[in-house]
Amino acid sequence: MNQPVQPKVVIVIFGATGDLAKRKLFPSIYRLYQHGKISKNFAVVGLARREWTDEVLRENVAASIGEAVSPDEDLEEFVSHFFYHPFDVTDDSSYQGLDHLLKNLEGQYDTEGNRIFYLAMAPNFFGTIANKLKEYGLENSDGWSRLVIEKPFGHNLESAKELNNQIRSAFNEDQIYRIDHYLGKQMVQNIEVIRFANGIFEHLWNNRFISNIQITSSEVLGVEERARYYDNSGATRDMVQNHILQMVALLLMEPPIKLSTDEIRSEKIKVLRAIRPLDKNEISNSFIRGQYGSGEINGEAVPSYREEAEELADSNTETFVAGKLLIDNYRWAGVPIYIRTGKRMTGKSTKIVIEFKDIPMNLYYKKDNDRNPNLLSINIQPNEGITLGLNARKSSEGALAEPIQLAYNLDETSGINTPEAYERLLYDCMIGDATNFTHWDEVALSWKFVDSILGVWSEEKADFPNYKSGSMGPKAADELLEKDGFHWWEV
Ligand SMILES: NC(=O)C1=CN([C@@H]2O[C@H](COP(=O)(O)OP(=O)(O)OC[C@H]3O[C@@H](n4cnc5c(N)ncnc54)[C@H](OP(=O)(O)O)[C@@H]3O)[C@@H](O)[C@H]2O)C=CC1
Ligand SMILES: O=C1O[C@H](COP(=O)(O)O)[C@@H](O)[C@H](O)[C@H]1O
Repeated sequence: MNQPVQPKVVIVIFGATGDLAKRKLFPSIYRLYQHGKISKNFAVVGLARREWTDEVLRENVAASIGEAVSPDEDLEEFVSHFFYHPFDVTDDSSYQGLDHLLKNLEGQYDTEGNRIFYLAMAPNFFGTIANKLKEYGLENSDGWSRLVIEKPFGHNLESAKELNNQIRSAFNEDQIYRIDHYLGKQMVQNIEVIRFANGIFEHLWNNRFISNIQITSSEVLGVEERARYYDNSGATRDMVQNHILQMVALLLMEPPIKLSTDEIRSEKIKVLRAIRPLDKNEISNSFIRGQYGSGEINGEAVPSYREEAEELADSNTETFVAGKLLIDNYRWAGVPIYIRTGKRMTGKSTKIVIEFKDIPMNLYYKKDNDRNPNLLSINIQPNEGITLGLNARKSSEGALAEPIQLAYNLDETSGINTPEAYERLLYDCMIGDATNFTHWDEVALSWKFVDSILGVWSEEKADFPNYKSGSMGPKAADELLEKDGFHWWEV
C-alpha cells in the first residue's frame, strides 16, 4: 500500500480551550498521527485567553483523546507537539508574540513554513483574526498558509458577504477552507462515487425515471447548551443553508469533466443556481416550519423548546423545517426534492431516499394502490451504507411480488458526527485539497435561497409549538408530500 502524503505543518488553533477543539480537533489530529497521515514534523499551537500552560493544554489533549488510545501507545510523544500561548484575538500585542513562537517552532520541527490557522471561535471574531494575521504578516510565511473557518458563515447573505469581504482582503479564495462537516462524512463523499461509478444508477438519474428525492436529517437531541446560538439561528440556518443544500448539490449535479476541485464546485454551483426561486405564496405552500413541544423520547419525558432555557420562553425560532425544492434544469424539471430536518424527533438519522418511477403496469401487485416503488437509500448515518429496494417473489407459493432489500453497510462504527469527518477534512486541508470545502459562490447562493424563506417567516409569528418531541415533525410536513401523491419513507 502506498504511504500517504505526510504534510509538514504548524496548526494554529484559535479557541483551543473550547468545545470544538476538545471534542473534534484534538481527537482528529491524533487519528491523523495514528494513521500515519501527519509526519513527525508537526506542531500544534493552542490559543485562547485562559492562562493555561503547555502542560495544561497537553493534559487536556490527552484527556480528549482518551478512548482512542490503545494501551501500548505512547501519548507522551504525541502531546509533546502541542504548545499553548495565552492570546486575546482583539489585542494587537498577542499577534506579535505569536509570530515569534511560530518561527521558533518552524525551526524546531522543520515544518517548511506551512501554516494552518483554524478558527474554532465565535464567528464574530473571524474577520478580525483574518485581518490581524495579514497585518502582522503571519500568513506570509516561507511555505503555504491556509485559513480554516467554522460555521456559521454569516447570518444571512448580507452578513456573509461582509464577512467574506473581510476575509478576502487578507486571504485568497484558494487559501480559505470553509468547513461543512457533512462534506467530511464518508457517505456524503460516496454520493459522487455511487452516481458516477455505476451505470445502473447514472443512466436513470433524471426526471424520466426518478419520481422524487427525499433528504431527512433528524435529531433526537434538543438545543442542549447552545440555546443562545441556536435561538438566533434556527433549523433553516443551522442545517439547510449548509449541510442539506450541499447534499442537494452533490445529488443533482452533472458529472464533472474531471474530479478536480474546480470542476466539481462548478457543477455544484449550477445546481444551486437552478433552484427555483419562490414567491411568498409558494413559500407558504411548500415550506413548513415547526418547533418542538414537550414529549417523550426513549421512555423519558423531555421539555418543550420554550422550556429549555429562560430566554426561549417566547421564542419564534423553528427547530424543524420541511420543504419542497424544484430544480429548473433539463435533468430535474418536475422532480420534487423534499427536505426535512429537526431537533427532538423520533430518531437520529440522516438519509437520502431516491424514489424511482413506477413501471406502467405492474402485473404482480395485489391491488392497484399497493405500490412498492424501487428505492435507493443512501444512509449517511448511522448504519452508513446503501440499500436498494426491489420487488421479488419471496416464497414459491403465489405469483405476487414483495419488497426485498439489497444492502451494503460500511464497516464503520463511527456513530454520529465523530472525528472521522474532521479527520478527513483536516487532512484534505493539509494536502491542499479544497474539494470538500464550500466555495464562496455556494455559500452565497445557499444564503440567497434560505433568506427568501426566512424573510417571509419573519413577517408572521408562528403558532408554536406544533410538534411533539419524539415525533417526526408537524402534520403539515406529511401533507406537503401527500398533496403530490407521495409520503415520507421511513428513516
Ligand atoms: N462545538 C461544536 O460541536 C461545534 C462548533 N462549531 C463552531 O466552532 C466555533 C467554536 O465553537 P465552540 O468550540 O463550541 O465554542 P466555545 O465557546 O466552546 O469556545 C470558544 C473559544 O474561544 C475562545 N475565546 C473567546 N473569546 C476569545 C478572545 N477574545 N480571544 C481568544 N480566545 C477567545 C474561548 O477561550 P477563552 O475563554 O479561554 O478565551 C474558547 O476557547 C463556533 O464558530 C461554532 O459555531 C461548529 C460546529 C460544531
Ligand atoms: O452543524 C450542525 O450539525 C449538527 C448535526 O450534525 P451531525 O453530524 O450530528 O448530523 C447539529 O446538531 C447542529 O445543531 C448543527 O450546528
